[in-house]
Amino acid sequence: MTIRPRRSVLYMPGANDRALEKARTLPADALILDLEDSVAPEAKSQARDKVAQAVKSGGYGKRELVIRVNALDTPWGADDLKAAAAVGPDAILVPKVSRPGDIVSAAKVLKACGAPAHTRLWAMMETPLAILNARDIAGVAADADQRFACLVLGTNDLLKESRARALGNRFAIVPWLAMSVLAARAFGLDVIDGVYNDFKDEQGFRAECEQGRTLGMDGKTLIHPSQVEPCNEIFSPSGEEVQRSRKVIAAFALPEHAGKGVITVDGRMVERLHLVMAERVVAIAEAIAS
Ligand SMILES: CC(C)(COP(=O)(O)OP(=O)(O)OC[C@H]1O[C@@H](n2cnc3c(N)ncnc32)[C@H](O)[C@@H]1OP(=O)(O)O)[C@@H](O)C(=O)NCCC(=O)NCCSC(=O)C[C@H](O)C(=O)O
Ligand SMILES: [Mg+2]
Repeated sequence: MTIRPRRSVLYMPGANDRALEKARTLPADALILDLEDSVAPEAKSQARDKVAQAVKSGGYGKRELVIRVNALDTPWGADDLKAAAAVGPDAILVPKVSRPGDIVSAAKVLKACGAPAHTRLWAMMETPLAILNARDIAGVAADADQRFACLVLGTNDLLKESRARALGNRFAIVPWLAMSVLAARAFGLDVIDGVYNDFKDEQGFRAECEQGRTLGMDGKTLIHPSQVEPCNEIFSPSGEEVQRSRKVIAAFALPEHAGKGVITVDGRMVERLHLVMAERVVAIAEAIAS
């Protein structure tokens, strides 16, 4: 299985030419070209054209290109989805998903439009129903034409809808983040944390990245270029983790450990489940290095 690092996932307004251009040079793993909340209603159709043109022109290298469309029940959703399907980005991000049917419907439209198979679907988890239905939403992974790849937390909308307080430690929403991580893992999806709005506060941003990583997130969505490098650093396996993982892999490969379920490495118990974890750390580190 190919591992795709999704440490840093940078949003940019689809109507912003400068941002679409600058993103070609930024070290983000993925870019979300937004047609939804960062685009005013009167600029929607122009933004749709700009984003389609940007994807067609390319020049984004290995960065994963994602188009965030408007929801299918808005006046722009259907046209966005068709335009996105026609240019075949790496993924289409569906906002305000509340039920499994929202993803299944988007997958059906993509199939009907003849969208390329490499165009995956990502889902925004940003409504109370999305969190309550997290298991069932993630569970459509097997049905949605194998397109469904990733959950993305929309913490601004979650705060708005729930009326929870936006405290620095995200006390109120941590359980919803954790629910989303579990739902993603149960069905083999990736999961990306929400944005940190105060983009000039690097210390606060770093703390939130650490918190997301501790919760099991694969990466974080970002709003400003200055957030990319610290985010990449925090969501990459550290040199020490990689070294320890290589040791575990090497230890299990020794002839005297063949057929053993549990061994000792540097005085610690290590089981085969730790071997699987170590192999993933090394695979991620190698994917990042390449
Ligand atoms: C937040 C911003 C409006 C700030 O913009 P600005 O004041 O122009 O920033 P700077 O002057 O510091 O910009 C410096 C240079 O970087 C470029 N830039 C800025 N932002 C981006 C970006 N996101 N991608 C690419 N390039 C960017 C500027 O053009 C400057 O370039 P240069 O000319 O070379 O100096 C702005 O950062 C912004 O618009 N950010 C993205 C906002 C966005 O997309 N919001 C929607 C997604 S968030 C969301 O909806 C989450 C979710 O749904 C939820 O519910 O939580
Ligand atoms: Mg949102």
